[in-house]
Amino acid sequence: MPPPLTPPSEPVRVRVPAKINLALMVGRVGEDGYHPLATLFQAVSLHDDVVAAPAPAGEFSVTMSGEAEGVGDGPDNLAVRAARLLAEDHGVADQVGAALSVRKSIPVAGGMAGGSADAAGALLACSVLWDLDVEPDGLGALGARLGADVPFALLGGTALGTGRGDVLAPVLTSGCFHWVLALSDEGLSTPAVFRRFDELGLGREPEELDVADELMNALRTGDAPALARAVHNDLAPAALDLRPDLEATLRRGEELGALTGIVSGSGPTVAFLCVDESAAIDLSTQLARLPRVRAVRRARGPAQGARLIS
Ligand SMILES: C[C@](O)(CO)[C@H](O)COP(=O)(O)OP(=O)(O)OC[C@H]1O[C@@H](n2ccc(N)nc2=O)[C@H](O)[C@@H]1O
Ligand SMILES: Nc1ncnc2c1ncn2[C@@H]1O[C@H](COP(=O)(O)OP(=O)(O)OP(=O)(O)O)[C@@H](O)[C@H]1O
Repeated sequence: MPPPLTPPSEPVRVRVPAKINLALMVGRVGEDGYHPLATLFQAVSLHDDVVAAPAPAGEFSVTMSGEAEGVGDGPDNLAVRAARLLAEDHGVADQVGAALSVRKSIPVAGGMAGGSADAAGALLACSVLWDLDVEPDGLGALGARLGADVPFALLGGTALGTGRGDVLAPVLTSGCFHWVLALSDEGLSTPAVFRRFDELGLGREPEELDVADELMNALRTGDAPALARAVHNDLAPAALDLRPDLEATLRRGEELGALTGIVSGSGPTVAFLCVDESAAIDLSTQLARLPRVRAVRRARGPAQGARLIS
């Protein structure tokens, strides 16, 4: 029986980044329904904020605000599931509670790991609120049980992900990359994109699950044009098959001066890499006028992983 916890005091605030996959190499689906991956994640400066405030023991709730359309506030919400899982894993589910608030800027079902960000934020915020003793990789291991992208939302920066995308190794980068994100007027379901990927028969052999040296070198030297030549997303054909209109967004962004455009993860957000900040400002103004583009955001990468804010 763990000792009784000190009663929680002030709300704890955490900021968590969205991600882009600079490379996403996908194998054939396994018996567990997941696809083996090799991916290069980069966290970018588009964030959700998660606040955990004290609540009576056994009560776990969430209030959503910001760009949270379509996300429920019941027990299936990923932030609530994360808080409950953390409490159960530490054997304190009947001693602690949390009133969570999530302010969303990361698009819902946008391929930028928004739900995973909220789960990561809730794990970190509640671990501090409840003053838990957490092993160095304890939150990441718990997070992987909630979603393949959760460990990276905790780590941030730039990292190679293997396994389901949850086994991480940080990658050296220099400088800062300037991204313009075209947010879509409608989300895409991640499982649906993986299913279409299977139907198209696109899975790689295990030995082909590798990230190109050119990409690693471009990151190490901070060379945006070289990075633009090396980015790759195996899920793009499946996402474009489900959303053919994204092709026009990609083409137009490149015509308007982006170094390259990629579908972000499972889509439908399209991420454009620009040579510098001024090119990113120009592009973002022009892209806002495209059909089916709900909003345009500028972001820099790499950004920090989940962190406490005052
Ligand atoms: C597309 C990516 O964002 C790329 O980073 C991720 O692979 C998806 O990560 P995620 O949304 O956190 O994924 P999860 O919530 O764990 O899984 C959602 C669904 O995506 C599919 N999925 C996910 C990860 C993976 N390696 N193989 C899969 O096939 C499965 O159908 C799964 O049921
Ligand atoms: N706190 C949350 N924020 C966003 N979505 C949530 C949350 N909790 C549950 N969900 C559900 O999770 C699903 C996926 O949403 P999410 O925004 O994570 O997609 P995504 O960014 O495309 O995911 P990924 O990039 O990790 O594949 C949605 O159907 C959404 O309703």
